Amino acid sequence: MSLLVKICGLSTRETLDVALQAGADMVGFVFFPPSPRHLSLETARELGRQARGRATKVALTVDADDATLGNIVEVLQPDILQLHGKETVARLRDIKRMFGLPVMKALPVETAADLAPLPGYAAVADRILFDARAPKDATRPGGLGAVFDWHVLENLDLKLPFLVSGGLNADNVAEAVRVTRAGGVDVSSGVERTPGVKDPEMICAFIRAARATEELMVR
Ligand SMILES: O=C(O)c1ccccc1NCC(=O)[C@H](O)[C@H](O)COP(=O)(O)O
Repeated sequence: MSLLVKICGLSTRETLDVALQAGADMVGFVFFPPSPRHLSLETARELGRQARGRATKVALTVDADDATLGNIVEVLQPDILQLHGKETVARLRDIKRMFGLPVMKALPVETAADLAPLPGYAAVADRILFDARAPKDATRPGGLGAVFDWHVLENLDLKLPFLVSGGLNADNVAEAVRVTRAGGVDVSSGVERTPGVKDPEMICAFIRAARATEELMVR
């Protein structure tokens, strides 16, 4: 079975090209000003054109308003919207209706109790992304290189496709897939030299390691 591999927080033509050439299925673009990976609309337009038809373009936002989402959709022309804030189920429904795009809801996970909102989101979202819950004083809700206890997802019975993220890297991605049986993986910090600076070698190593897990995924 094939595993969806998402490289998130791409911000230069060069590293986007490396991710595309190495076979990333999804490429993520961050629109959140406090993030070191935040993209201007101008850069988003350029990278959006570069990725078009080569991978699924993911626009990541955090509690963005309609106007902000509209601008992002116009310039990037994403294939899917990743909602990484405290968006409610009703807000997801509105966004889907307004933009006619699928949505991937990020759910912060620390303990099994964090899965309580899952049925509500699963009824509306097209995909779920399980990410490590950020500490209260964090400046952003994701992209922190923090791992959560994957065993929380061990017995999950979710009909919707889901990805796992949070502190993944080339060395631990196989174990994350083995434990969670996720259909996809998402990485940002684990393929960076410093926050926001992607490393071509690390991107290739991550995608290779993720692909090597595919034979583990016999369901
Ligand atoms: O990457 C960011 O800077 C970011 C900012 C605000 C919200 C979410 C953000 N990233 C979310 C992602 O999709 C990351 O890939 C995911 O959190 C995993 O990140 P990492 O632990 O750094 O691999």
